Amino acid sequence: MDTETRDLLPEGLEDRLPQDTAAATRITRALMDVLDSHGYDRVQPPSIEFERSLASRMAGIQTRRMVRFVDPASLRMMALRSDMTPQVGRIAVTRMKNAARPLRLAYAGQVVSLKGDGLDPTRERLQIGAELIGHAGVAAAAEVVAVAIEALQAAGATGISVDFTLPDLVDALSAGPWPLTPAQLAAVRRELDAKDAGALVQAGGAAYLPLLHATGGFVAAMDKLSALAVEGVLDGRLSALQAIAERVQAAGGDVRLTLDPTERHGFEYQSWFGFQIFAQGVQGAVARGGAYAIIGADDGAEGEAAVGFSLYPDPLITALAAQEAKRETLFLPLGHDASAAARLRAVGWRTVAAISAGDDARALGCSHRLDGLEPVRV
Ligand SMILES: N[C@@H](Cc1c[nH]c[nH+]1)C(=O)O
Repeated sequence: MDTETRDLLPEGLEDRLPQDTAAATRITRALMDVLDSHGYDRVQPPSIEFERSLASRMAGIQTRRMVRFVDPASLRMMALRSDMTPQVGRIAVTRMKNAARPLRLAYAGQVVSLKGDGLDPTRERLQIGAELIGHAGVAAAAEVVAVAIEALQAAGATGISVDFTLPDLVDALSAGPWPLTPAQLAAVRRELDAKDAGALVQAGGAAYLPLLHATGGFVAAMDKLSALAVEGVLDGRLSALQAIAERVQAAGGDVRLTLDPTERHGFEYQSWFGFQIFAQGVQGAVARGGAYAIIGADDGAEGEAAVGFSLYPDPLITALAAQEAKRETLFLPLGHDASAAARLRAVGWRTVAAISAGDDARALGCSHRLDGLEPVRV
């Protein structure tokens, strides 16, 4: 192997060096502490599973972007997890199927995909999330949005905005009040994604045009959608959304709310309700979540209702790493008093012990040196 490939990481994969790792550790802890404080119990599924169990837990999951390979032991197809929500869903409806509902579970781990997303080449990301299983109504949805915001704020995110969406709205409208043929439905979805009004009308989706214009600030977008007065499918979703927004705002925190009713990118399995969270100075969404159903053992069943969110803190970590406070570290010269050092560690000092006479406290990043029994600044 030549050195060039030996020292190279594949595209979209990165090492985290000490400064960023310190920020990642602090942010992970801050996020997990908030989830724990709201009663979400952490679980740790494995990073690899049978492809089938990752792909068939919720309707709409695509395996295209998963890293897959044949398991030499079972000769079955395995995949690296690209999302932990289906794993938590599996735990909820199998080993924890008799646990009381609502069941609140949290998780943190790396997720991997074969390809980056659009222009973003990243193939491995930290995912931290919470799932509330057994309910997917207004109260449950409002809780998860509020917990996600609180967690991000505790980790140091500012200027938070929440963008609501209705992932299955177009499907529901086309199956009811605004009928479309299957071919038209595909075209209408595509043009709504592209936000192309002309092509939308040409595709037979003129009725859907107002949805394109009802995006932006929450209040104004809601007014435009309410004016369409589509009983049932739309009005039901709008009143639920209104109630969620009120509860999220009552939960406090200075957040901006927006609405993009047809946004579907990244929402593979979410149903009537979805949201993304953005933070100031951080590119792309830092969180995504929504309502979904977990397909259990009894085939043909509706599935168990759930709602949750996943945070993708990597860009937040990068943004905050630069401000990570430098830690005080105590240099222990050769021949230092080991019990004095142990006592200082016990009261919170971090120490770096000299290995040879040439070790330089300052070059090794130490703020203090042990002088006799006392730390002194270097
Ligand atoms: N796991 C989903 C978000 C989600 C969690 N729960 C429900 N939705 C994602 O990463 O896109």
